[in-house]
Amino acid sequence: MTRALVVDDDAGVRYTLRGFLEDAGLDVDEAKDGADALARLEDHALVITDLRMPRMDGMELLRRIKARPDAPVVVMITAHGSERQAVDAMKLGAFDYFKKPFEPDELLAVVRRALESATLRADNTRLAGELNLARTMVFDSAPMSRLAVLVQRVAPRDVTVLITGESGTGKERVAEAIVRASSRRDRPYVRFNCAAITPDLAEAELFGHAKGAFTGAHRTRAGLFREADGGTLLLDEIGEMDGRTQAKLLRVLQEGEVRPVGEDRPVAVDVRIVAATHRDLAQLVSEGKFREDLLYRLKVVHLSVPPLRERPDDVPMLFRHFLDRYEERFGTGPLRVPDGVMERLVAYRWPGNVRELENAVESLVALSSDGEIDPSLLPDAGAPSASAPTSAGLKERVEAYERGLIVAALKECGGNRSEAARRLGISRATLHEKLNKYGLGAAEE
Ligand SMILES: Nc1ncnc2c1ncn2[C@@H]1O[C@H](COP(=O)(O)OP(=O)(O)OP(=O)(O)O)[C@@H](O)[C@H]1O
Repeated sequence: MTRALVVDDDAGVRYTLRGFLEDAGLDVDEAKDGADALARLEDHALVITDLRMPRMDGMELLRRIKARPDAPVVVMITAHGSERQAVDAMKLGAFDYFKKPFEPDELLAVVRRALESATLRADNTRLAGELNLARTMVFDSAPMSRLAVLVQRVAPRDVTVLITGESGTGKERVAEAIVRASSRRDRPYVRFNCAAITPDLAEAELFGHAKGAFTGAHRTRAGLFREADGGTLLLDEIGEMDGRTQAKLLRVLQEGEVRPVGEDRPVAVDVRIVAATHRDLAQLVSEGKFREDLLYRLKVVHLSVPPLRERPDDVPMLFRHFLDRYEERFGTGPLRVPDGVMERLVAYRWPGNVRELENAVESLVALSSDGEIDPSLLPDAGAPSASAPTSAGLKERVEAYERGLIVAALKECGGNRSEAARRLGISRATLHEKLNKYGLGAAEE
């Protein structure tokens, strides 16, 4: 039921208003001044407040309410002669006002309009939430669309998810998209980076500890598992987790309970685990650094985020997304992007993935001049592809090598494709295909 809060120091006025509002189908609470109202304010959709009250008056109450992110609709009550103040209140964001003594019709008309506005606002908030989900992951490519479908499918099912991918590909974003599309979206979302602290501290941080359990444990700590109870825990860089913590984590996953350090009794928790890593966990298992049983528990569903070079179709959209963000942040206004820039960005191999693209856009905007970004500051599209990072897989490195040979052959032949194809021992059609594949299609004949 829609809740309203009536704020007036006069109990008689509160009584009368309550009657009207309850007849209109509202659930009504009362407060006797501004301070009392702030203390009682919960999920009320509507606040009706008097202007003059002891301790905190209606104007101050309005100011404080409007400073909240999910502020309810506020309607002011004015006494004869205080219309001026009522108008000031509307400038501060009050929805409307009505006069004392009440005209029942006027009062109900104002309340009805106020509630319509509150409902509209709630709808907008929900819509914004859905839009947010779409905005969590910006993408345009086929591989990311496939991944997004999997994210939508797995999110509402309460299973453990393992997200892998090179550094900077957006694994945390994927984790966030899962949380937002899950029924746990309004519950705690706790993130923990396993690489950030020492094994001993990690154990206490995750599972909690009793007071005096070890030197420095001055008070009992609940631990992140209990903080995330009912919600989701992201274990980032899980490949860096030490053996003892792995064993404890496995027990939580199997038994649904944590054993705080220095406490005998386990505590039941209801936490969905999402784990992320840029490491190859199977490889770590074979090196004896990661428990195989834990790996299988974690990867009930395995989502792999492709590196940006394997989804160049995402580059223009991500570029626009970051450009908007940094134009706004640096107050530059819309910047012109000179011809050829996008092609170079798409052709570049982005060894640091989306994070590198984001940083590149940030510096392009920060260093823009005359309303334009400076193409001489772009990352060099030619160089990195000739030597892919050594962390890249065999396929990428072979491709990088191939691309380098083609560029060199074309250069030696002065750009003559037939001659270059002959030297490389491939047909002209194959060369043409490869030029397109490596974004060299525009090279001169
Ligand atoms: N699809 C995307 N849409 C919008 N922003 C993205 C997207 N993917 C990544 N980003 C941004 O790129 C940066 C790196 O992403 P994120 O931290 O999720 O990567 P990661 O794979 O978790 O990296 P690491 O392994 O280094 O922790 C962040 O600033 C993130 O907001």
